[in-house]
Amino acid sequence: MPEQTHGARARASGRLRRISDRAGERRRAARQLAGLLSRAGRGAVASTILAHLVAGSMPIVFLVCLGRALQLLVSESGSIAVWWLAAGLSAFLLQQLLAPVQLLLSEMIARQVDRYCLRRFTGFALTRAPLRTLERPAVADRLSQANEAFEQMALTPGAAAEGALALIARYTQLAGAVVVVAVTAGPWAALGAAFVAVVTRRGQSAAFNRWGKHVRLAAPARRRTAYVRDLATSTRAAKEIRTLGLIDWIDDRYAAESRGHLEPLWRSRRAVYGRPFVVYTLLGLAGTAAALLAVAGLGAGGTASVGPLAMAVQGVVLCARFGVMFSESDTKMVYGRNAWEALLEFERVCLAATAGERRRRTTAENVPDLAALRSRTITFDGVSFSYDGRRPVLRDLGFQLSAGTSTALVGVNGAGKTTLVKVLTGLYRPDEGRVLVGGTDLVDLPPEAWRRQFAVTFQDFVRYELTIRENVAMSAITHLDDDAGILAELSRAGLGELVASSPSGLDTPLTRATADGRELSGGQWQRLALARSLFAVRHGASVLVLDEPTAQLDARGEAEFYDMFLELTRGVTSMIISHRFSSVRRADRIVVLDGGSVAECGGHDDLVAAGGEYARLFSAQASRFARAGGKA
Ligand SMILES: Nc1ncnc2c1ncn2[C@@H]1O[C@H](COP(=O)(O)OP(=O)(O)OP(=O)(O)O)[C@@H](O)[C@H]1O
Repeated sequence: MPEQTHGARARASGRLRRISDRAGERRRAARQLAGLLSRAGRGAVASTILAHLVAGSMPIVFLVCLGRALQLLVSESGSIAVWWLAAGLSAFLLQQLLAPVQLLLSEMIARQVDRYCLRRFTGFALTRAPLRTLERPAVADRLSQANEAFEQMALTPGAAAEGALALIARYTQLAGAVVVVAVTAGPWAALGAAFVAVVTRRGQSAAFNRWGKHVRLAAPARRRTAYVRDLATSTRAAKEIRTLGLIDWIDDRYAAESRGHLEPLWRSRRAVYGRPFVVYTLLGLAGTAAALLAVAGLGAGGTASVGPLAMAVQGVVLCARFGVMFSESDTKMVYGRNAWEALLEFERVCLAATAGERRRRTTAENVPDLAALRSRTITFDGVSFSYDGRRPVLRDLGFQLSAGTSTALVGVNGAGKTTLVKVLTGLYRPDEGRVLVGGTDLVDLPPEAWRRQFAVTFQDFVRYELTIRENVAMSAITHLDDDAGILAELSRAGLGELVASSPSGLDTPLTRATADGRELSGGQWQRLALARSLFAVRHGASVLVLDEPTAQLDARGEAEFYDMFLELTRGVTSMIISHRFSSVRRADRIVVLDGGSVAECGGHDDLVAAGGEYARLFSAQASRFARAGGKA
């Protein structure tokens, strides 16, 4: 017996906790929506509230006027009844006329709120979220979910905010209907009608809110499904998928991924909607029946005449119809808030990930003179780094990049060359050790200003579907109109003919998606990326980094590039990464990276004479080329 009492108490306290959690959740949602609405401007919000209030009252005015007209018709005052009818119809007309105004105002609210959210989102992703954080699966999910919302521009936080305001029209209508029932059929009937409306409405919206949470939790599975769908439908992978004979495999994979994503959702939908739907429908039916019976009782008792009775019945029906989904609010509020939550969660995870990092100590007064740093040596001082906190990619790395000299970085696949560049450019911070510029730790330099010192072409450079002009000048975007500079660097990179042969010259978009666009070959894209880096140097970058700059060039292109190497790197600190040993020999210094550490370092002749790893790899590659040349 005491055990049973204990069990009942535990169940009751569990239920209370759930109720209080839900109440807390509702308060949080209301605060969030109010916060979002504050971004839309007072004028816009006030006009929208007014429009919804008026639109929400019109069905009640219509109902009252019609009831009065009916009453007057029965009592044979036909001429006055016509005026009431006309007033009712005017209310109906006004409601219709207000609909586009409500839509327009709502759209304006959504646009203002979304503009704020989008700016906050992109601003955060671009400037506050370190690359390392962006690559974490948990962050990537939040990022993709927030991205998803802004991509469709449909169920965004802005839509949630305007959807919340649209509820005003519904609640105005409900309040009016309850008053009408109270006046015409008495307080008990009104109470019954209000009970029906509130209970069924709560049932609907609570179930839908819970459903929204399930949708949010399914984000990782949705991301995987979207990725496979993108592979199957975009032109990006079309070539490979067809040549690899992967059509059936991708098809099956997509089916499996979407099943894995949708089936749990379907199950949760049954759980979320099943029982509540039955319970609330029964409650609604019972309440409506009781209210209608009360009204019918008045009619039968002869205490009410036709007009008020008609109004009472319509009032009760209006209340009963409150238990449906509000298309103008519910979906927008639930999914739009999901997008807002994803954005907030994304910011939270990013901030948590960077919380422990050493903060830059620079203040407005002690910002170092970056122009002076151009002539300083860059030193890697015992730098270690790992992506996952377990497997080090760079280990106790120590070497120097002397100002104005060229350094070649060589090493086998996965030795850590690209990672080193990311650490050098400040995209990642070392776990241990320091990168010093002159005597200043990179951590103490303003990251944006430091990055502006760099002209980097990554191995996996991006092919921007923008104009030729933008593709080149984006490395020094304030010089977008420097046509002479763009043309000069295109020519140095071996693309002298490109502009003349393009339909809109420098303004030709590099995409097949537009009529005046054109596509480039792999080698031409690589030359374009090189031109971009050279343009940055032209406009002040002092460190040139080229990661496998000739990987996609033909033999002549590669030879031309290395003939130009000395000229390209003159006056700047440069670092070139390449697997082609014959080419890197022109660099002032060669650093051989092995397992994330410096294995050897020196000039080509010294390293060959030393007979170490470099000499072995160089002679292996040289003899292979010699054999190939002999055969030819
Ligand atoms: N973003 C990343 N997240 C996790 N691990 C990574 C990431 N990028 C690289 N790695 C890992 O770090 C190691 C070094 O990669 P890195 O790209 O620096 O090598 P690399 O010397 O440039 O190789 P390659 O010659 O093939 O370009 C590899 O084992 C790779 O798997």
